Amino acid sequence: MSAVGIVAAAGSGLRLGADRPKALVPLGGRPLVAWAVATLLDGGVDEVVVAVPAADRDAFAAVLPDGVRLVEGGATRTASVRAALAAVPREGAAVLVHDAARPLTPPAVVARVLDALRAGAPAVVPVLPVVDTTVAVDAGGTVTAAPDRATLRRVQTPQGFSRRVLVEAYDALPDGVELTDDAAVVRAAGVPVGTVAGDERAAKVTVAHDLALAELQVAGIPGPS
Ligand SMILES: Nc1ccn([C@@H]2O[C@H](COP(=O)(O)OP(=O)(O)OP(=O)(O)O)[C@@H](O)[C@H]2O)c(=O)n1
Ligand SMILES: C[C@](O)(CO)[C@H](O)COP(=O)(O)O
Repeated sequence: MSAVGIVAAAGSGLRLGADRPKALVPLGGRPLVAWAVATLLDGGVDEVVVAVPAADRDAFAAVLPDGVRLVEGGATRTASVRAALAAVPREGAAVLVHDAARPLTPPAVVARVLDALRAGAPAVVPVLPVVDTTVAVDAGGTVTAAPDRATLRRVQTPQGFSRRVLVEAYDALPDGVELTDDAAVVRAAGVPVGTVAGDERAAKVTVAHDLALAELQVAGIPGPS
């Protein structure tokens, strides 16, 4: 089964607060986006499309391997993935959508997602258990519910889909509706989403502390797995 990877890399990284778009911030001397692309290719994806900020296209091209396709991202993650999906070749049977912000995702996670798609799943996401007691709160911060954490999972990327399923789900999503991940887009279209094991090393770099932890991981101090 041929597979195309999409990397959402068009965010600005406000919460990280770096001097450049987050995907271009170096980790172990290599920009986050380059780690994310390499993980997809190492895990078995055939080609990659990256959504980048329009103003920084040249800077992204300079740090990515030849053959990686760049498209102009949008104002939100949903818009960026939508733009990249339009550039995915029709021959691709599967599409894996990944975040540049998850640079140290082991290729084995990519392989698990691909295996599930090959086994016939229309949509699959890597997940981790929730280890803290987790609550819902109202607007004032008062706890309103404490869902059974055994039923909860933390969702990572790359998220894998049959290309047709993902294209049809994005086509059905009204413009202006923003969802936090691609599994939510296909669920909105009524598609069941399966899960495979994620990995703590696939943590999202959101704030400076996350980048410091990722640097430790690269330096060889094992992350929690
Ligand atoms: N308009 C956007 C916004 C986000 N992303 C991508 O979606 C992934 C997850 O987003 P997040 O980590 O929240 O990144 P930012 O939106 O850049 O961060 P912030 O909210 O702190 O600005 C990132 O790889 C980011 O580049 C994107 O492609 N296009
Ligand atoms: C897609 C994602 O990484 C799944 O956990 C996450 O939802 C993206 O985070 P964001 O902060 O909502 O962009």
